[in-house]
Amino acid sequence: MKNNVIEVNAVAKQFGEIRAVGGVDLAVQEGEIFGLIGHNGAGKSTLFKMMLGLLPASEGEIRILGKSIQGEAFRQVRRNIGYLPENVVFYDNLTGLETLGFFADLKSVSKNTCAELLDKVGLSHAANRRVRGYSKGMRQRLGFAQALLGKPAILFLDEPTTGLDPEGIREFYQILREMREQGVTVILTSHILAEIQERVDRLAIMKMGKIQALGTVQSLRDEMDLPLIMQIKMQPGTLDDLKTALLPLGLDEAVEEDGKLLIRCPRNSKMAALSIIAGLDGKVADLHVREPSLEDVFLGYSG
Ligand SMILES: Nc1ncnc2c1ncn2[C@@H]1O[C@H](COP(=O)(O)OP(=O)(O)OP(=O)(O)O)[C@@H](O)[C@H]1O
Repeated sequence: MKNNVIEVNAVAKQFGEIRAVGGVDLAVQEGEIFGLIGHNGAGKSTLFKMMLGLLPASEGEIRILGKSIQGEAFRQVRRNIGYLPENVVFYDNLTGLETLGFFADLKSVSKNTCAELLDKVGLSHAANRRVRGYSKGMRQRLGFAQALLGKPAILFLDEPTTGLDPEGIREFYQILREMREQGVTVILTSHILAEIQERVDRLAIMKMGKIQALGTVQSLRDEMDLPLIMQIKMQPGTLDDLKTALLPLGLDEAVEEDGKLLIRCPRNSKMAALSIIAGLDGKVADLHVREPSLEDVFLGYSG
C-alpha cells in the first residue's frame, strides 16, 4: 500500500454567497498521475489553490506529505511542490533561461539545472530568446520547466497542455511518466478529455464544488454501465437488411451516417449483436466497436 501524499478531508471554500468548493474528500497516492476534470466554474482551480496553501479553506483539513497546510511544517513541504498555474505570467524582457533562473532564485534552488530543464521541455533552441517572442505553447513549456525546478515530489498542473501542439502533448506526458517512475505524484486538470483518458491513473469528476465520481476511467465506465458504440459499414444497398436483422434486439437510437449504422449497444446485448452482424456475412464491409469515451462518462456524471 502506497502512502497518501495528498489528503483532503471535508474541505470547503466559500466566496461570499458562492460555495466554490463544497465538502471535498480526496486522497492521492504517491506516484499517481491523477486528473481533476469538471465544467468551467466547477471548483477545480479553487481546490488546487487550497491544496497549495495559496488560499485558506473555509472548512476542513488538507495534509500534503503528511503535514497540515496550516501548520509551520508546511513551509518545508512547499519546497517539494511544483506548480503550473492556469495562466502563468512571465517578465517578457527576460530570456527563457533568465526566467528559469529567476524562478530558481525565488524557490531557493540551484540554477545549475535550468539549461537541462529547458532542454527537457524542448526549449533549448530558444533559451536565449526573450520570452516576449515566445508562442503560447512555448510559454506553456517554460511554465512546465518552472514547475519542475528543484525536483518536486508533487506536481500540481492546472491545464498544462493548453496551447501545446500534438508533439508537445506527447512529450509532456512522456515526461510525466518518467516522473511517475521516480515516485513523483502528479495532479492535473484538463478540459481535453480525449487526451487524458489514457494517461491518468485515476481521476475525479467535479461538479458545482463537489466530487461527483472518483476512480479509474474503466471503473467509472463500469459504474455508469454505458452502452458500447458499434459502427457498421454495409455494402451498398444492404443497410436495411442490417436494420431488419437488428430489430429483435430492440436497440433504439440507431443513427445512419454516410452509409454506416451507428448503434449504442448495451453490454449484455454485445454478443447477440455481434452474432447477428456476423450472420450478414458478405454484406458487412467493416465494423468498429468502441468503449464509451471519457467524454461520454463525463457527460453522464456531470450532465
Ligand atoms: N476569488 C474569487 N472570488 C469569488 N468567486 C470566486 C473566486 N475564485 C473563484 N470563484 C468562483 O468559484 C467558482 C469555482 O471557480 P474555479 O476557478 O475554482 O473553477 P474551475 O473549475 O477551475 O473553472 P475553469 O475550468 O473555468 O478554470 C466559480 O463560480 C468562480 O466564479
